[in-house]
Amino acid sequence: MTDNESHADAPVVAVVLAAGFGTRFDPNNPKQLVSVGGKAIVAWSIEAFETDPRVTDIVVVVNPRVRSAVEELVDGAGYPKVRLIIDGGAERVDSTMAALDALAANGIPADAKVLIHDAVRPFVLRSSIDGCIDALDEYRAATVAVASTDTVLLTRDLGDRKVVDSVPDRPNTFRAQTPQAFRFATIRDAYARAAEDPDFHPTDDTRVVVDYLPGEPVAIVAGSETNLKVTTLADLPIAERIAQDAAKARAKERMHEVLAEAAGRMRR
Ligand SMILES: Nc1ccn([C@@H]2O[C@H](COP(=O)(O)OP(=O)(O)OP(=O)(O)O)[C@@H](O)[C@H]2O)c(=O)n1
Ligand SMILES: C[C@](O)(CO)[C@H](O)COP(=O)(O)O
Repeated sequence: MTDNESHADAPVVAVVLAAGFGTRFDPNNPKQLVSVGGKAIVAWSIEAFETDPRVTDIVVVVNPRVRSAVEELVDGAGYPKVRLIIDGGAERVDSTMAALDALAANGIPADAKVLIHDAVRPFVLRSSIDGCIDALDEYRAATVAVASTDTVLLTRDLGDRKVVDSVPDRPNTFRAQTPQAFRFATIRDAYARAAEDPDFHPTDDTRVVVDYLPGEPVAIVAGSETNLKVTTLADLPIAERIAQDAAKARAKERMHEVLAEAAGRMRR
């Protein structure tokens, strides 16, 4: 079977990374547990995958500070797709590697579709998740991203100052979001090669593929400005507004459904 042929029965595994320490937020108040729109941020992210019928399994990566709260949340809400809650590591890449090791130990097939998501991006769109799943039928790597509306400057150090090194063409500049999605064998291979470089500290998973599997295309999947990463306290009111707008949109959708049902009954 070629890589481009769809592996129709390949599992679709979401890895929800919730093992961070929120040093830019409030180290004494783990942001993945903070409530927005009446629900813990990590719960929004787990539910985004739990409610997508195309996702088959979920692994949640935690740190000791949030483990019991996350376990309680998962047990209370009953997320049947959550198969494992595992400990992460010091850096985001360590948490990804811990998840990949756990998936390998549980016999995940090489062609499984693995979607790695920041737990602190609570409002990921279904279209972005499904866009990643679809992209992996044609590519072995894909990442959600949004086109930059600002000109992007790539810099270098000159003494104690940053100076502009290059200015990429605007149409080719995007801001990475998550999920970042990979066939399991691909991301596993990239991380195995990266592990040989102790000075490699990427801030996402896509860079591991770009740097260590050069020539492996990473497809861009449409993200959204509402796919906010809650990073600092200043992000909270924005997240709250997004949650409220989402609730209004759901209420409006439900009203239209009720009206359509009523109209259908009247026609009978
Ligand atoms: N060792 C880590 C670091 C980060 N993350 C997760 O990766 C996502 C993005 O990371 P970030 O927003 O940077 O979270 P923190 O690392 O907690 O924030 P900070 O860098 O301010 O400490 C978050 O869902 C976070 O929980 C993780 O699972 N393991
Ligand atoms: C993965 C990511 O969300 C893509 O923009 C980002 O790199 C995470 O960065 P963080 O410093 O771990 O929040």
